[in-house]
This record gives sequence, structure tokens and C-alpha cells, in this order.
Amino acid sequence: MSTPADLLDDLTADLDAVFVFSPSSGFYEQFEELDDGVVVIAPENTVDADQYVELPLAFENIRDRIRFGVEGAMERNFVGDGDEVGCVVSVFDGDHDAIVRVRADESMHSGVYDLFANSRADPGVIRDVFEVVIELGKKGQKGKPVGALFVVGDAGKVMNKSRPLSYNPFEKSHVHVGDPIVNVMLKEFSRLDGAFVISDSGKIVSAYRYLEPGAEGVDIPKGLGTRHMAGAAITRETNATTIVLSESDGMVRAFKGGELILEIDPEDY
Ligand SMILES: Nc1ncnc2c1ncn2[C@@H]1O[C@H](COP(=O)(O)OP(=O)(O)OP(=O)(O)O)[C@@H](O)[C@H]1O
Ligand SMILES: [Mn+2]
Repeated sequence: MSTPADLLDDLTADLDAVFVFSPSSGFYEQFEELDDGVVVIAPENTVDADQYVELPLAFENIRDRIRFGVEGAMERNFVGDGDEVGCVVSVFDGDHDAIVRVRADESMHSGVYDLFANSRADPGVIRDVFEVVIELGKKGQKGKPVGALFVVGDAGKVMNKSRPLSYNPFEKSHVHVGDPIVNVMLKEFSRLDGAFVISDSGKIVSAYRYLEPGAEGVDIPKGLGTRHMAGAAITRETNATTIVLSESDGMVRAFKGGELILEIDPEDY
């Protein structure tokens, strides 16, 4: 007679590495002796793991969270192409409750790690913009859904491929995303048309920019309109990353290299 555990043995047989997502120190201790077979993926390295990948967002979507970890671990050579990995995660709130088996290879590659780690802009700037956009998506503008387009990084080139729709309220200011007052300003200005342009270091260069990239060959999901098309296309012609909040479906999307890299529902955060 086989037990339930026997039947599930295949899932954990012959793993090359174990990825532990956001472990408490007590939980991590059990894995510590695996040494270079264990990778910790978490917002902070509170357990002092030797092999660690920083998680910039909580990623409610488990696939995004795992992809981020696998792409980050491959980039740092913690695992190699074709390695079998057991990801120990918490799907529901609280304790670790699931093991997801994945093979680390090119087919896993979505670019979500690149989006944060290898963008022109500082990873913290991308994260700060995500946070503003997610908050805007949750609350809207005075309770009404609102759309927004943030172009982050490579600001000089972005300015060259765009024109003003109105006076730029950030012309002479030196405000940065992440400054507390900025959230209020961004939400206020997001009622009006056009894009925000943000520098590599997080300085808000302009609001109300109309983007004019060439859009030939840019392929985005059907049903998305001009805001998303312009947001995708500008990332093909520059090294910017764009983060777009849709007024119509409420989703937050990120584009890089002309591709849709990440799609999240702000209500999950
Ligand atoms: N090239 C552009 N540059 C900057 N902003 C743009 C551009 N094109 C459209 N927008 C902004 O996007 C807004 C919405 O346009 P549209 O409905 O076509 O986009 P969408 O992709 O369907 O976005 P949403 O899902 O928010 O409706 C416009 O009112 C304008 O503010
Ligand atoms: Mn629309």
C-alpha cells in the first residue's frame, strides 16, 4: 500500500535546488545545511542566506513570484539551465503550504526579473512607481477609475520622442518618486492626459507628455488602446520601462523592449 506521501514523491525527486520564498528564520534553519542547494527569495535577506534574490514586490500571482525567483537565480548563477527546482511558497496567507516543481530554463523566461534588476532606472525607482500605480489603481481618483502612463528611465531620449500637451508642472521642481508629497501630486495630475516621464534616478521630469514613438510591429494584446500602444512602443525605441494603469480594465501592466512583461491586478495587493 502506498501512502499519499509516496504518491507525491515524484514531485520532489532528484531536485537540484530548493528555492524558499520569504522564510522565517526558524523555517530557513531546516534548509540551511543544503548549502548551495538552497536559494532564499524574499523582500529582505533577514535569514542571512548566502544565495539570495531580492523580491521587489509581493507578487500575489504565484507564477510571477516563481518566475522572478528563477530568473533572478539563473542570472546570478545559483542554478543553471535545465536544473530542476522545488519552490517552497505560501499560496494562502501564512505558513508555507505548497511546493511547485519547475525546470530552470529559457522557456521560464518572462523578463520580469530584468524589468526590475536590469532596467536603465534604479530598481527602487521602478518599485516606487509600481507602488504609486497600484495605489492609484486601488483607490482611483476620488473613487472613479483612473488611467495613467509612467515612462521610467532614459528620460532624455523619451523627451525627444514626445511633446508637451500642457505646461509641465514639474518644470522647475526637484521632486522624486517615493517622496511622500509626490504621491499626492501624481494622483492629482493623473486626471489629465498624457504620460509622466521619470529619470533613471527617480526625478519626475515631466507630466502631460504625448508620446510619439513609431509603433510599426509592436504587438500588444488585442483590446488595449492607444495609451498601451504608445506605452509599449516607446520601450522599443528607448531603454525606458513603462508602467501603465488601464482606466477601462483596472489592470497594471509593464512593458520593456516593446513587450508586455507583467500584468497585475491592483486589487490583489
Ligand atoms: N501617445 C500617447 N501619449 C501619451 N498618452 C496617451 C497617448 N495616447 C493616448 N494617451 C492617453 O491615454 C488615454 C486613453 O486612451 P485610450 O482609451 O485609447 O487608451 P487605452 O489603452 O484604451 O487605455 P485605457 O485602458 O486606460 O482606456 C488618453 O486620454 C490619453 O491621456
Ligand atoms: Mn480605452
